[in-house]
Amino acid sequence: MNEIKIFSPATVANVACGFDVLGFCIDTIGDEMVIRKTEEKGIKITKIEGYDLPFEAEKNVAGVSALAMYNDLQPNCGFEIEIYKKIKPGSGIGSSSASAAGSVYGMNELLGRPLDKTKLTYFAMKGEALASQCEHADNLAPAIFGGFTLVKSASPLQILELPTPSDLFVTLIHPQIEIKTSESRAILPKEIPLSNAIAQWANVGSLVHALHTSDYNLIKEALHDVVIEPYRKQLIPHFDDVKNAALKAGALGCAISGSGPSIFMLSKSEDTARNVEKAIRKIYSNTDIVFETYVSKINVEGIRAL
Ligand SMILES: Nc1ncnc2c1ncn2[C@@H]1O[C@H](COP(=O)(O)OP(=O)(O)O)[C@@H](O)[C@H]1O
Ligand SMILES: N[C@@H](CCOP(=O)(O)O)C(=O)O
Repeated sequence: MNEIKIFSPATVANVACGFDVLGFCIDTIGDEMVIRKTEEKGIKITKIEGYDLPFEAEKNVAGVSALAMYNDLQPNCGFEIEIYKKIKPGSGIGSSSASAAGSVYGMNELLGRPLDKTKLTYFAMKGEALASQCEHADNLAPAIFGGFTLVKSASPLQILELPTPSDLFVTLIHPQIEIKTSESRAILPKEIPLSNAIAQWANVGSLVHALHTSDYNLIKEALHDVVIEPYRKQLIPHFDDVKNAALKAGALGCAISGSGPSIFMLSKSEDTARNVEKAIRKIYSNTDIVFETYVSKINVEGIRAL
């Protein structure tokens, strides 16, 4: 095989309480990429459609992760990368992560899968670091493994795959403003009160347990973020109104997706997720903010060949 076309999905990082460790994979939104073997050695980005992003491999997250893997494996060929970008950069649904993960996934397939998913995540983190100034894997792990994941440790990298309760659906609203992950990390406090830390790690543990036991009531109780949300929500117009409307319409929980501006809600059943979508659309419809909404099941497969 000399060429592969892939779907590289959007992802929701943090999942309310799990800053930098929890994430899940979305089914209906994602980039497409084509990765091709070439006789000429090296990594080249030959096409980018959808958004204006750098073609130089060293300045594009897809190129940086590809180069990290390429320099390590030193294969007897080169690679061309085409990016058909559907996820707006700075959206909070893992735009940079989809590109960083997609290039290494495609190269690995073309080389006969020499690397496991954890090693792919490791190389993808080198690309993600270009966008966020930090090697976090909470978008990359769900993109590569699918479903819900927990980054137990970033160094050495250790990823835990968590179960996905079958009735869980996500609703997303994406106000079309750009929030750079690097900037929304810069506003966070360096220290947090012990009482907040206790509440947050109780919620992370509870959420993990709830996913294992398909306990939707416990999912609802655990989907709270007392550490990050108070700072970041100020960057997102009408965040509190959206959250109140979503909870009133039956969502189990509602929080900032990744570093924002997207906001996600989890619901038990697709019907509830669609009712939630209707309710939150009303909030932004009364403003001049351009926005998109999505309803999706959780993507348990992750990146896939098309
Ligand atoms: N292939 C790429 N896809 C998306 N963003 C990229 C890519 N290459 C470089 N970037 C840069 O990464 C930044 C977006 O990343 P980030 O702020 O993490 O957004 P997101 O939250 O959507 O992942 C932008 O500055 C963008 O120019
Ligand atoms: N844990 C990171 C996740 C950033 O996700 P993104 O989708 O906004 O890139 C953070 O919250 O900073």
